[in-house]
Amino acid sequence: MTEPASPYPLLDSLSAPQQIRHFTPAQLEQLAAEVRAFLIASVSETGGHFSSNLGTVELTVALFHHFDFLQDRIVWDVGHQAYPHKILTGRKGRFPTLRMHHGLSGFLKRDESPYDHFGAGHASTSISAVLGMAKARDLQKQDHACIAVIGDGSMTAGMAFEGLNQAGYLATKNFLVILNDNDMSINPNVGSLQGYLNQIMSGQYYHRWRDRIEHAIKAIPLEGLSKGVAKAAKWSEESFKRLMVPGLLFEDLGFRYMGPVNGHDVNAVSKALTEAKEKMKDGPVLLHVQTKKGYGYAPAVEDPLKWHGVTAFDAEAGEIIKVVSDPAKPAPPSYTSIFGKALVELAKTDGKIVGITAAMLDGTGMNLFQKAFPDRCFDVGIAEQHAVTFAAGLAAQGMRPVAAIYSTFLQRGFDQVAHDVCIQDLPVTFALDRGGIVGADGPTHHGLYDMAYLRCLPNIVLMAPKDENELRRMLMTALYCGHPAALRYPRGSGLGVPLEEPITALAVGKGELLREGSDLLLCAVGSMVEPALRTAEALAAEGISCAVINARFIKPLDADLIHAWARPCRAVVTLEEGCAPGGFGAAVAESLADGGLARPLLRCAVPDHLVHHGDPKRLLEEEGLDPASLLRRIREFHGTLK
Ligand SMILES: Cc1ncc(C[n+]2csc(CCOP(=O)(O)OP(=O)(O)O)c2C)c(N)n1
Ligand SMILES: CC(=O)[C@@H](O)[C@H](O)COP(=O)(O)O
Ligand SMILES: [Mg+2]
Repeated sequence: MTEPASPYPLLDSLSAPQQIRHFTPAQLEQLAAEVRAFLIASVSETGGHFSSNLGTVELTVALFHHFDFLQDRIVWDVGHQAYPHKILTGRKGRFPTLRMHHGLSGFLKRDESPYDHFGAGHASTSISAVLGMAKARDLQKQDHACIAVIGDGSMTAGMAFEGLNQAGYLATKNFLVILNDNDMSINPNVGSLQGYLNQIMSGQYYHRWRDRIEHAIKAIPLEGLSKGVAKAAKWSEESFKRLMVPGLLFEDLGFRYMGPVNGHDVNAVSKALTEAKEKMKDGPVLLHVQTKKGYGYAPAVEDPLKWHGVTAFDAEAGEIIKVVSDPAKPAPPSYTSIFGKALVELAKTDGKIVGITAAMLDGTGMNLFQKAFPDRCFDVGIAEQHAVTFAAGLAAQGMRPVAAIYSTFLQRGFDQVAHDVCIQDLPVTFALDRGGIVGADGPTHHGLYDMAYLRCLPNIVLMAPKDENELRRMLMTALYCGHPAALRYPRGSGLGVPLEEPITALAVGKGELLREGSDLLLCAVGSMVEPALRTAEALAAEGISCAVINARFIKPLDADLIHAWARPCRAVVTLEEGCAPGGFGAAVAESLADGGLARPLLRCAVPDHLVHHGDPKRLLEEEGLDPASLLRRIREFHGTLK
């Protein structure tokens, strides 16, 4: 029997991306078509980031036609649009393992390929990183190209402008920033920069004339003219630029602006890159490429938000496959939606509540608040630092701001939380979604550090709910405690507990005793409370008596309750889905030590190492935090007690 012909003959024939450098225009088009077809087929099996990758196919092929990325350097911002880069750099065969345990990462990683020059996952770092590489190159007397590819959403962050600011000032040569403008972030992109970029797009008529007219003005001989006339000629050149030249913002920052170019015409992009390579000899260039999120797959073009990140889907029907573990038992609602609905409920009777998101409207559930209270909801773009200080300003004037930010992304706003919110004791509520292990996105996205990096700050009230009801109560507690407050909760479904009405606040700093016991004190927080209870039940059957405390507050810690139950017990076990260094267990250890209560202590937490990507259940097992491992570890710990 003969093998069926591969749908990707040209792609399959590539043994090294350097071959693309010799491709004809027709071959570049064919390669792009094959990469796109492979992407659709492959991601439909595994899930992953999708619509952004469909948008970068032609750009990637054109880049590999012009550059050798074993020499030249490229940094893809975030990395969620770099699947074509991975496909062309020898990793096509590993795509069936995309984002799976021990499989291919969904982002770029320095240890995954020599073509991945810089890892990411968080947005807006590419320009700074590649500028660092360019300066290292210059100092080492090398001459390769350094390129950042950054989306319009990621370009809204302060950090991107910090990079542009320095690159332009240094007049860095052989340095290219490609602005991949698809008029979308995950949700529609927001802000006046987007308006500016759209204006450039709509002014394309002038671009064709730009070079010709500019040359004509420059050709006016200034020598021999009187000072006044020379000044007027120079002024007319500047005025012309202001009137006619697109991208002046970037030109004023010291870049040569080029574009916009149709990012789905591979040969148009290739032509633009040929020109850019010339211009880069004189200084930094910004190439504005216009793309469409989801290009080449109609359902994704129609709804790029839905198709930004997907689970497996039926490629022909254009339908995302719903994973139902037990059809008789629908999954409980997500913590995200519980948060979004509770916020709407509370805001109905309190006009001071305002919502803030940093480009994660749907991801944080803030879309529900936006729908209910459009005037009181602010999407600030990918600008976590600004989001925090903006919230501080609102709080300083008597509003009750709720900044809903993924735990991992608040890392970027740490100084703002400390300097603007906590030191001034301003009542800002931080709703930290994705606290704990998130799964497929991996180390850049796990929300493991929040308890450690927040509990050291003055004035903050820091909480983690054991279930949906507690999340609602903690939100109310945060809103009315009069201090900075944060609640962190996990990605995915809650436990399915019935919701109590009305929502009531908790007593600040008071934990909850869930079970009495005399051998071990299990002191748990957040998602680990339920497994702690289950473990205690299992150990009781083995004759080991465990008290169980739901700490509720990481800060202020309920030292009275913890000490009261640690005293009669022989040892203490802490349980948290967060990093061990500086985390909840560390807080309990400090408190016991400060209270002169020396007890053997087992901290069940994520040790001081990276947690990779994959199925969250498997990752929890690897960290010894799944119910079976907890039972084994705590039983063994008990066995070591004299
Ligand atoms: C600091 C940070 N905040 C938020 C995110 C979540 N996020 C990932 S991709 C993305 C949208 C980026 O938009 P853009 O750069 O235009 O790329 P596109 O998705 O349009 O391809 C966002 C908000 C992130 N990765 N990092
Ligand atoms: C690349 C990025 O940062 C986001 O797209 C992220 O992957 C979304 O994560 P959730 O799926 O948890 O919303
Ligand atoms: Mg975009």
